[in-house]
Amino acid sequence: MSLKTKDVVLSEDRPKTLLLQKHSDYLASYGLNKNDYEYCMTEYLRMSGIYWSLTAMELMNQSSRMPKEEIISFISTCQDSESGGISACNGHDPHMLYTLSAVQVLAMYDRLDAIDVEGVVKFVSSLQQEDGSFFGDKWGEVDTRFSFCAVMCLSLLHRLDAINVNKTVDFVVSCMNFDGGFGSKPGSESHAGLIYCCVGTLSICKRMEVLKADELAWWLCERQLPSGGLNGRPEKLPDLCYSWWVMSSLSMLNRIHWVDKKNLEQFILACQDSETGGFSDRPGDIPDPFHTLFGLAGLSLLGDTSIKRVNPTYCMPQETIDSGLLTSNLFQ
Ligand SMILES: CN(C(=O)[C@H](Cc1cnc[nH]1)NC(=O)OCc1ccccc1)[C@@H](Cc1ccccc1)C(=O)N[C@@H](Cc1c[nH]c2ccccc12)C(=O)NO
Ligand SMILES: [Zn+2]
Repeated sequence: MSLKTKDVVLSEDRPKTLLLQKHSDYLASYGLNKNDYEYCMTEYLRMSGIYWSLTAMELMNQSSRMPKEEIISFISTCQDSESGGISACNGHDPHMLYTLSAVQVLAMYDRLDAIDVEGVVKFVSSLQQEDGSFFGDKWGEVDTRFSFCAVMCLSLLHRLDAINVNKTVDFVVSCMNFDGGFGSKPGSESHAGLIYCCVGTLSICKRMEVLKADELAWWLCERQLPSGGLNGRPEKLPDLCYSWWVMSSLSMLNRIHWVDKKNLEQFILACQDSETGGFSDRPGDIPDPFHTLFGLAGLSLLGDTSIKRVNPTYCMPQETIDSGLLTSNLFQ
């Protein structure tokens, strides 16, 4: 039994205010040097990297600094004409994760015309299995992350009719644990990131009633440590991105007030890099676009009005979701 809770200590000279201009500059210059080591090593998730940077810039109302036309043409070159799926980068296999990131980016730009939408619908629905689960790609890995990719992607395209929603929900329910949480497959241990995916899937499928809401919300708010930060599982160190996975889940459960907001805000602000801009996973570490998005999105959920409102389910600007719904109503 661990008597000493693993946690971080926030130093007195930590950043205590939101350095918006610095984060905008950090993301605007990220990836300009195509030979940068980190940039090359993250080619395998390039499409997600574009989603993280654009969404963060949108939340700061700075997306005009992103190379819009370059991004849109990059995405159209990543769609596989045969399967309809979209890959992380040219030459890589199409995959659910990057098909979702691409659809999220094009939805924010209102440029879904840049891809073959029917092809995407065909790719996503072709990956659903008899038990309602989804493969990530043709190699057959099952994970509740891919269920979330499928329903979020099809929901943004107003095409949830293309899959068996009831069986999708049945598989997610089969992954529910005694603590009310979820893992990647039936029997896998509860993990905050997968809980976000499963609660998000149930939210989009309008089946939140299947959740053990109080047990789950209790497990989620138990993630908060004395430093104010949140971890992803018991006994783990706090990590900025878990602020998002835990808080977005609590927000969907209408129990966001169960965490200590002041303390959490302190932790998030402490994860900023006051020299380079950007947010890192913990105070003092190297920032990256992934943690920068989830730091800003977390502050938005906590009510920081200097950041645009974020939708807790889609992790996209609320205004994008509202305009998408308007479009769907127009055509129904
Ligand atoms: C593949 N990823 C991860 O495994 C990160 C790694 C990490 C970051 N900090 C601690 N570990 N972990 C992570 O995303 O865990 C949360 C999680 C896990 C499973 C499902 C959803 C969320 C990260 C990338 C990464 C790798 C290495 C270091 C930093 C970021 C990642 O891509 N996460 C995904 C998680 C995710 C968000 N929305 C989703 C929708 C469907 C499926 C997955 C996601 C993402 O943000 N996609 O846009
Ligand atoms: Zn993290």
